[in-house]
Amino acid sequence: MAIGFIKKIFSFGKDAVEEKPVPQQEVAPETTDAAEITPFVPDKEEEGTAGVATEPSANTAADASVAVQDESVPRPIPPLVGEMPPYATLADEKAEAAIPSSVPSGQLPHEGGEQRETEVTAEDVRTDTNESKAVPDIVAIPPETTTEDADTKGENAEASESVVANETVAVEKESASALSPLVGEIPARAEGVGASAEPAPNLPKGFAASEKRPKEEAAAPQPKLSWYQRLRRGLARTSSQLTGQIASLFTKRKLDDATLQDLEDLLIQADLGVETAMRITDTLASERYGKDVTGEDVSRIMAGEISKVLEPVAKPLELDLSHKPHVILVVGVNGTGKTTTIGKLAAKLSGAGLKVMLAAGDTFRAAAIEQLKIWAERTKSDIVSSKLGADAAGLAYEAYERAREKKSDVLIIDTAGRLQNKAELMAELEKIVRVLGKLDPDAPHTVLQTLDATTGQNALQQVEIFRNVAGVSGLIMTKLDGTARGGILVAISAKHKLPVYFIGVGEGIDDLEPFEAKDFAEAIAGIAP
Ligand SMILES: Nc1nc2c(ncn2[C@@H]2O[C@H](COP(=O)(O)OP(=O)(O)OP(=O)(O)O)[C@@H](O)[C@H]2O)c(=O)[nH]1
Repeated sequence: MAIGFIKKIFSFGKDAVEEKPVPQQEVAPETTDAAEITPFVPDKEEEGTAGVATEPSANTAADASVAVQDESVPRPIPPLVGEMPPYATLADEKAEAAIPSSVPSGQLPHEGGEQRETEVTAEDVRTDTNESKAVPDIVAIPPETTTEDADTKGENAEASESVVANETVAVEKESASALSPLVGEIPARAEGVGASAEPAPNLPKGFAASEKRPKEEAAAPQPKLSWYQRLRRGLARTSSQLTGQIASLFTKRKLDDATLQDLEDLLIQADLGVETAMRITDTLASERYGKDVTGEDVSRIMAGEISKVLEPVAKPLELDLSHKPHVILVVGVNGTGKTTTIGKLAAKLSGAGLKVMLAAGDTFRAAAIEQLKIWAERTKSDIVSSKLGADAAGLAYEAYERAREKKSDVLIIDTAGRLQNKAELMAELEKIVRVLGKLDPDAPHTVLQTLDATTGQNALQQVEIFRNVAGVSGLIMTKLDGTARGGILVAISAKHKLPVYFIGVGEGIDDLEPFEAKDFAEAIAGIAP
């Protein structure tokens, strides 16, 4: 099933996939002085690891502590990526799964009374939920909260970590039940913790179970939108602005030269580009000149013409897995969504069973390195990172070597954001590409440029320059949600004709989907599904 899924989102390389001989390293670039590899460590909880920080020092991958991926053991294939919940939910589920099914109520900190050494449990810190279950005589709360949980819990992080550091806690039944202040209403456990479906416990004399068990309310899940629905919602601003203007243009008017000119102007203002605007007006004129025209007529023709422009560029991202690793370099202007997109891609690949390594090549920003480490943790990917300010080309080189040693399927290299007109920074990007080519003349095998849809026309120039400097081979457009400028993707496709692999319509882990020309064209044109 996993292979079928991968084939759906990625095309596995060219027809004849040959193992290329790896050229000997001729010139080693300046290496980063402290590159470190952080392998994904499965089942960390079982090993008693207290968090993400499996950060072996700058050892080589040959180091036993680093070589955590036993090649002889096939990686488990997780569920289909398309069904993955947003990462916040993933983390929540993990945290919940780590909570033993019978946690004593104990005395909560806000309940008043004397503070006891063992009172604050992970459950207390996270959910502040009172428990009303029958309390076993002695309950051990293993320190299973990880720092990943802490990371995703924001402000609760410190408190959670302090719980992790605690010794196993024992709570005596008498103290716990005697201190419980619950009167009248016995709340069910939070959904997902596992006890809400259980019958009400036998309550001591003087207590009554409330009829108002909030289970139903908590259990009512938000309906999950399909990708198509999310695409439409994301492009709603682009399409409603465009179709609204078109509808008012064609109210009770026959199609003449003046309306055609107005329509052309309107389409150009909507960032679709002159070429596509003219294609649309030409087709409309040939069909309806001198006749009544409705907004629906224009939308239908617009969707058809946009589709024709986009179809040739809507291509899957080809991975040649014979490379081991297939190297993907991700480039783009600051804040266009490189790191986030890398996380989303890693989730898809790793979710489909591929072994992924990330390289934190944005050595300018400490936050970018940390951000990528979090994504690596969430997506069960290995990561190679270095000190702030380290040479990015050196890091890329080293990451490539590590990925080879570890037999990673895919290496995704993040880079610092840079404006296309900063010559010095663009030269650094050129150097990264050159250095990777020393290990394999074909590397990087894919150069992905992320484009922020909200930047409009400037994206055209960004592609032009990054393409010349870094050899961009394909695009991902991000932030199509909430912008009225989604039309720019059409202009870019018409001009540059570069493959568009995916589009991003949100910050969540599953807000990235393969680019489908017809769906996109219809969503922009406001055609009802
Ligand atoms: N709404 C929305 N936000 C996105 C999308 N993709 C990324 N973002 C957000 O855009 C912001 C910048 O994303 P990053 O991934 O840090 O961008 P970057 O290109 O790595 O940034 P630099 O390292 O500064 O160059 C973050 O807040 C992301 O959550 C998207 O598809 N939709």
